[in-house]
Amino acid sequence: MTTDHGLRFCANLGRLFGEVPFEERFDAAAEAGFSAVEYASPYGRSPVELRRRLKDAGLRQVLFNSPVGAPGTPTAAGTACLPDRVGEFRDGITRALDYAVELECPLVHLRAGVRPADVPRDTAFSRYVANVAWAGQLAAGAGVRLVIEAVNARDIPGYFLQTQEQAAGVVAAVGGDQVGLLFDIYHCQMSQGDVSTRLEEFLPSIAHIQVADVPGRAEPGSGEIAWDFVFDRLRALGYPGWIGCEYRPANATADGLGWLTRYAPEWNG
Ligand SMILES: O=C(O)C(=O)[C@H](O)CO
Ligand SMILES: [Mg+2]
Repeated sequence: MTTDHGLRFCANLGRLFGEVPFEERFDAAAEAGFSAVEYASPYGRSPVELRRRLKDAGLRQVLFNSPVGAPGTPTAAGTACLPDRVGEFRDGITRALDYAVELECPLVHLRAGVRPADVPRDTAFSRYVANVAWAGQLAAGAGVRLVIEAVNARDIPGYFLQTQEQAAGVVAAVGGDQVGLLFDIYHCQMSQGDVSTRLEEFLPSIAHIQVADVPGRAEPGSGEIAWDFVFDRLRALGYPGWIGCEYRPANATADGLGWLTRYAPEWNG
């Protein structure tokens, strides 16, 4: 969905439209007015099936994540910072890029992982940067851009990237433009605050944004963030990318979409 001011919102199908099974969320998103979607994991379904569902609903896919391990395991938040998991990391990126090409998805979120207590931060950092650089080269050959995301430590204790500065430092260390930032405003507010200053500072590297309010991670407008200010700032900065609606609806998803018309008046969904 595009507004007159150029802000584009996509539905996160892992978070929104949970009232219906995953397969039905494509149509639900399209009916609500979205033209694009993101979700964490495509891997449980064939790319052929997902491509068909996107096409039938008239949607495009703009983001998904690199593969992670099962919940509760050491790789549940990714493998990229883990020195003893390089083979698994590389297999995962290769698989992710195959899906991205099939789904014509421009962005893959490369998940960093949780640093084990017995791995020094410098060791994890070196491995992480080397892995991201390796993946970036492979992604370039596939015409895909990678993004990395800082996640707050209350939601995922020990997550390797916790601040926008750390993530931006990795983007700079890798160099080139094959790797960008996924700036999740919810995580930034949880960890650091000063959201609009950071959006402006890191704008040149930001390839994707996600939104949810704090606390509670529900609809924008349900918490403490001044969204009218933030969205106006993004318009003024000319942010050209997608904004992923990655929040937990407080009630029925469709009933809670009023924030879009409130903060993006041109919303016609
Ligand atoms: O937790 C988040 O904010 C994310 O975006 C993760 O990638 C989960 O999909
Ligand atoms: Mg996010």
